[in-house]
Amino acid sequence: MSQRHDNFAPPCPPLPLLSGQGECAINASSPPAVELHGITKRFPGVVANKDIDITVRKGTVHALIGENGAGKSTLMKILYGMQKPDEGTIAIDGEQVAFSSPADAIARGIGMVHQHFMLADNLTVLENVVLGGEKLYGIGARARRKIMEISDAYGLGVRPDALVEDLGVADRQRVEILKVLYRGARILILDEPTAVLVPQEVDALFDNLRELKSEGLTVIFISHKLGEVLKVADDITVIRRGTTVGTADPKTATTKQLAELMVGTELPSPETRESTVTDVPMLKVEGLTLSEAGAAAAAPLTTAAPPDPSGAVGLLEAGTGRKLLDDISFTIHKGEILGIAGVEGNGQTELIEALMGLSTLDAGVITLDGQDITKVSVRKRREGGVGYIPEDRHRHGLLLEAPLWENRILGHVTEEPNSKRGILDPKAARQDTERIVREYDVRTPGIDVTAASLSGGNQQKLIVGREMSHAPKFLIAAHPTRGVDVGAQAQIWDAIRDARREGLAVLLISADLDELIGLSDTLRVMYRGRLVADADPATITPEELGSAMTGAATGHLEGTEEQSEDGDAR
Ligand SMILES: Nc1ncnc2c1ncn2[C@@H]1O[C@H](COP(=O)(O)OP(=O)(O)OP(=O)(O)O)[C@@H](O)[C@H]1O
Repeated sequence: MSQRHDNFAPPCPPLPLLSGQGECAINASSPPAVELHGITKRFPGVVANKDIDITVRKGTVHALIGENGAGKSTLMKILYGMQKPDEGTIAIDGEQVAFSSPADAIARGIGMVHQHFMLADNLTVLENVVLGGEKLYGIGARARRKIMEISDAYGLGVRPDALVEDLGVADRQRVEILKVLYRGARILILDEPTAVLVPQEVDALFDNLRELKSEGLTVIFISHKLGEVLKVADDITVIRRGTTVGTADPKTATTKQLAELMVGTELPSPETRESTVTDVPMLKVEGLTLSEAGAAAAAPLTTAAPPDPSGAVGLLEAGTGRKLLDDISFTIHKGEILGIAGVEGNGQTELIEALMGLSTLDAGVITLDGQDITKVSVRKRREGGVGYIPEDRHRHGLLLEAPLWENRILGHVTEEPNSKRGILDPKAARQDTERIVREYDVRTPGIDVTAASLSGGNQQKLIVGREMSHAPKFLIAAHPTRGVDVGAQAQIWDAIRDARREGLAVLLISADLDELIGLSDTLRVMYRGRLVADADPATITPEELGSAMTGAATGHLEGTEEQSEDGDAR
């Protein structure tokens, strides 16, 4: 610990602080909440952060943007004590600090909400919030009171006795925020907080963030969604190739300018102006029905394990549980993208697992290119032309501790170029991994590093490259551009559109409604395991689709988006 600034104002006390007044009120002479100076962090073969300087004003929302692999997460991990910088200093409220662990950072009022929520499903909100924070006995009334105080102060609307498994994504996120506030955080780091939210939920989150800053708290958030950044941020820092390239004023900047600053390219659009839909069915799904018991048979996709061929589990217990998929039917033709809109947790995961052959259906038939594949194993489905970009890349898309070239063959071991006449050909697989790295601009020092050492967006690019390399007939694309920067987004959209032109049929699931509306030829809304509504992507707006996703509308949705004279939606 070293010197304080002369004009140092004491940091705000830990919660409860309900008034927002008194000694912690913000004034112009307050030292910055965070000052990062000359931060450098090296990994083998990579300089993740290079002499980074950032000043975060107290009581503001500060956005951190930059291309995939630019160094944003590394920098935040350093601020949160998860990683040590090789060089540079950190000052919190004007006081220099050195963190050896997140516990040190938490003690200094820093909290982090990770992209993957870390809540225990089978516990209540109260239990989750205090878990790890204090001993579990004798805390009931006091903890409940404190949770309510925090929830009310920031408009979080959290109920302490709710079971986490009953909560939707947006509520879980609010619990995560409350959890860090409960531990006394005055500086919150949010890693891509809007990636999983629908537009209405994003607006509610932004209201929460405004509430936090009006109470003098500081928020730093990482995002790839430039429109949202402009909406909520007071300051924007752009990082490129490990170093700060500038700051932008959200009052005057445009998304186009931000994109150019970040990756040096224009903002891409998911919209397609041409239709390639044919009348040849590629995937036909009729009456898919799945109870909880059948879903329990699901195994991780990376193991490529087939479900119990007897189907005994599903048959014996069919009908005893809640229906996770309820009479789902649709057809996707060659050259068509069918988009499924839905708040996470409404059956999308189960639908994907059913299509991949991981669950034991109660009823239903799946036909791929004229062949009944309902009882066919995962491996045979993959060999038969099913490509898969999973929703959770860590659980289903990658072996994190394995090198990139081994991840390239994952799920495609028996296919060319990975194998020749049934025998693995590591040389060819390695060469092809090099090609994917080049073509999809996967930023890595080589193909022998582990998948875990890639940044999130670069992991995604590797998966997309792998799946597209096998020229699938039918592609399940779950959040294909989640966590990737605007440059990579354009590349992934192009790859999908090009393949569609060649006849690829795609099932697209995405929380990014612009992507969903822009790419899809046909749109359906999934709610509580059923397909409840359909919409025309040419006329529906993200807001209309978002409200249909909450169960507010069924049947055919009449969109209000105006059509231009040539028939394109504006
Ligand atoms: N533990 C690690 N070991 C080796 N290299 C790493 C490690 N963590 C990060 N890197 C490398 O450091 C660089 C910066 O990664 P970082 O995750 O900070 O990027 P990012 O800006 O958060 O990217 P994204 O938007 O894709 O999440 C990347 O080249 C990444 O491969």
